[in-house]
Amino acid sequence: MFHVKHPARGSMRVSRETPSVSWDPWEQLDPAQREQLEHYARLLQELGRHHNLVSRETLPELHRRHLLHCLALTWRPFPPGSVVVDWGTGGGLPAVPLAIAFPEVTVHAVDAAQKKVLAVRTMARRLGLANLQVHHARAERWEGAAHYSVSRATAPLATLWQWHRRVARPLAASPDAWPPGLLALKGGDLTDELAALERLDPHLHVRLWPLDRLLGDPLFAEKYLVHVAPEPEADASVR
Ligand SMILES: C[S@@+](CC[C@H](N)C(=O)[O-])C[C@H]1O[C@@H](n2cnc3c(N)ncnc32)[C@H](O)[C@@H]1O
Repeated sequence: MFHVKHPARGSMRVSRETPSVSWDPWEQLDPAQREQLEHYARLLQELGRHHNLVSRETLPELHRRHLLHCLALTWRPFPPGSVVVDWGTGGGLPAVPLAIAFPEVTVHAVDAAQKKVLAVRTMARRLGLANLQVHHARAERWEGAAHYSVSRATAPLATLWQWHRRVARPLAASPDAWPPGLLALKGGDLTDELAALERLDPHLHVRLWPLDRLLGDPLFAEKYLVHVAPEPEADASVR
């Protein structure tokens, strides 16, 4: 559970979005993209055994627990030509599914663990993903720039927001696309994480999509897709 504040001057706005119908992200992919994702799943099974890329218990349900979960980020498009950074990519999640779903977007996958970086580089090469770049770096020190940050199971929201705002670049995205900002896949009680985020920066708008509703799958109960961006007025004042 989490507390939802009402918009008020100086306080962070948190809104819960409830999709009226569930949606299957696989349906918007073309057959070549689906085959690339299947190929990625096979590579994760193969390399994951030696490099601990995802927990072993989840390997039998890889499509649902990992691919479907990460494909939730395709609920809205990332504009062609935009740049996305994935903090703590591990075995390439969500960087690889995003690079497959959006071939005209540049995706940077960042991780501090060299073994994982080498494995993701191998997978990117075997998948022919020219739009995916893999970096061995700590997020705090990565020397790059991006319009969007994404992350799953790496750090609390306030930490992710600090990483994001250090590298963030403005982008005029169309209304149907994700507004530039941070997109995180999160689970459980977010109250403390949201409070810490508000202490760090109160001029934010946080939107939460319950994933069990969005994806129509009870496996994702208490899991959320979280979008964090500056309030438009606050954003205008700093540019
Ligand atoms: C639990 S794994 C999650 C991996 C992947 N995002 C997923 O959902 O399967 C967390 C990953 O974050 C990386 N990590 C943690 N702190 C980091 C930091 N400060 N900079 C870069 N990578 C970090 C770890 O090396 C690890 O691979």
